[in-house]
Amino acid sequence: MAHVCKVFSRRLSTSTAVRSAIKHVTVIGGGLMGSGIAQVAAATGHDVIMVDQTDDILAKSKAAIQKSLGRVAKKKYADDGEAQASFVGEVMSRISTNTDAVAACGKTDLVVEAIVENLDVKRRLFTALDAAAEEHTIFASNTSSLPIKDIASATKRQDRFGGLHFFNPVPMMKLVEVVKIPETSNETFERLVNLGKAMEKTTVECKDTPGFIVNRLLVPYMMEAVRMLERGDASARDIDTAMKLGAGYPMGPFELADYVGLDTTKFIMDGWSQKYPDIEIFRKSDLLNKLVAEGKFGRKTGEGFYKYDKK
Ligand SMILES: C[C@H](O)CC(=O)SCCNC(=O)CCNC(=O)[C@H](O)C(C)(C)COP(=O)(O)OP(=O)(O)OC[C@H]1O[C@@H](n2cnc3c(N)ncnc32)[C@H](O)[C@@H]1OP(=O)(O)O
Ligand SMILES: NC(=O)c1ccc[n+]([C@@H]2O[C@H](COP(=O)([O-])OP(=O)(O)OC[C@H]3O[C@@H](n4cnc5c(N)ncnc54)[C@H](O)[C@@H]3O)[C@@H](O)[C@H]2O)c1
Repeated sequence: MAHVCKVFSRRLSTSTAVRSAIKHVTVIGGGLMGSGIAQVAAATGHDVIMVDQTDDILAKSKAAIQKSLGRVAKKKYADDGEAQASFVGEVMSRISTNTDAVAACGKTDLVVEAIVENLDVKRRLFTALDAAAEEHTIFASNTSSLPIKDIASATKRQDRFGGLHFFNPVPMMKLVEVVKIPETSNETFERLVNLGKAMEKTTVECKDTPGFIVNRLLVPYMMEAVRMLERGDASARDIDTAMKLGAGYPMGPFELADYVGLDTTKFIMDGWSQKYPDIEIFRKSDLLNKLVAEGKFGRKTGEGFYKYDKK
C-alpha cells in the first residue's frame, strides 16, 4: 500500500510540478559551459547554485561570469555605468556556489550537469544526486556526445531525465538542443523546452543519437580539418581562413577546437571511436591526442593549435 501511495504521490507531485515553471537550477561544473549556463539562467531570473570541486575553481568561475556579464552589460546599457553595474550585481546575486553537489541538489527544480566529458564520472555523480534530490527534480546533462540513456541509467528517475545541450559561449549562442530518451516523460520534456525558452534560447528536439544534431555534423567537420592538417594538405591558419571567408563561419575549425577545448574534443572522439569502431568519421586523431597529452587544451591552457596570451 505504501508503495502505491509513494507512486501516486510522486505522480501527483510531478504533475503539479509540471504546472510550475523551473525556478531554481543547480549547475554541476563551473567550467567553460557550466559557468555560462549558470550565468544565463541567473540573467533570465532563475535562482542558481553552481557547484565545482574546489572554492578556488568556483572563484575563477564567478570571475569569468562577472567578466562576461560586463560585456553583455556594455551592449545593454551603452555608456550608463551605473545601469551596467546594477545589472551585473543583480545577476551575480542570484548565483550561489557550493563544493558539495549533494547538498546543492536537496531543494532544486533542475540539476544540469556540465562536468568532464567522461561517462563513468557523470554516472557516479548522478547516482549520488538521485538519492538526495526531491522527487520532482529533473536531471539533465550538457554532454556533447555521450548517450543520455547511458548517463540516465545510473539513476532511478529516467522519466525525469533529459539532455540540455547548450553551445559555447552560452551567453552568445542562441540554441539549446533538448534531448529525450524513451523514458523521458512528456511533462519532463515540456519543462526542459520551457526552461530553454525562459533562458531566451531557441530549442530543437533531439533523439539520443551520437552528437544529437549539431555535434554529429560539426565535430566530424572539425576532425576532418585536423586530418587535412595531418596529411599536410594545408596549414591550420589557411584552413581557418578558407572556412571563414569561403563558408562564412565566424571561426575556422582550429580556432573553434581551441575554443571548445582540445581535451573535450578528444573525449568526444574517444567515446565515439570506442562505441562505433567501424565509422570512419569517428576515428581518433594522433595529432589531437598528442596535443592533449602535452597539456595543450587550447584557449583554456594558453596553447592548442595556436598560442594565446594569458589573460
Ligand atoms: C562541442 C560542444 O558540445 C558544442 C559547441 O559548443 S560547438 C561550438 C559552438 N560555438 C561556435 O561555433 C562559436 C563560433 N564563434 C562565434 O560565434 C564568435 O566567434 C564568438 C561569438 C565566439 C565571438 O564573436 P567574435 O565577433 O568572433 O569576437 P568577439 O569580438 O570576441 O565577440 C564579439 C562580441 O560578442 C560578445 N561576446 C563574445 N563572447 C562573449 C562572452 N563569452 N560573453 C559575453 N559576450 C560575448 C561581446 O559583446 C563581443 O563584443 P565585445 O568584445 O565588444 O564585448
Ligand atoms: N566546451 C564546449 O564547447 C562544450 C559545449 C557544449 C557542451 N560541452 C560539454 O559540457 C561538459 C563540460 O565541458 P566544459 O568545456 O565546460 O569543460 P571544463 O573542463 O571547462 O569544465 C568542467 C568542470 O567540471 C568540473 N568537474 C569535473 N568533475 C566534477 C565533479 N565530479 N563534480 C563537480 N565538478 C566537476 C571541473 O572542475 C571543471 O571546472 C562536457 O560534458 C562537454 O562535453 C562542452
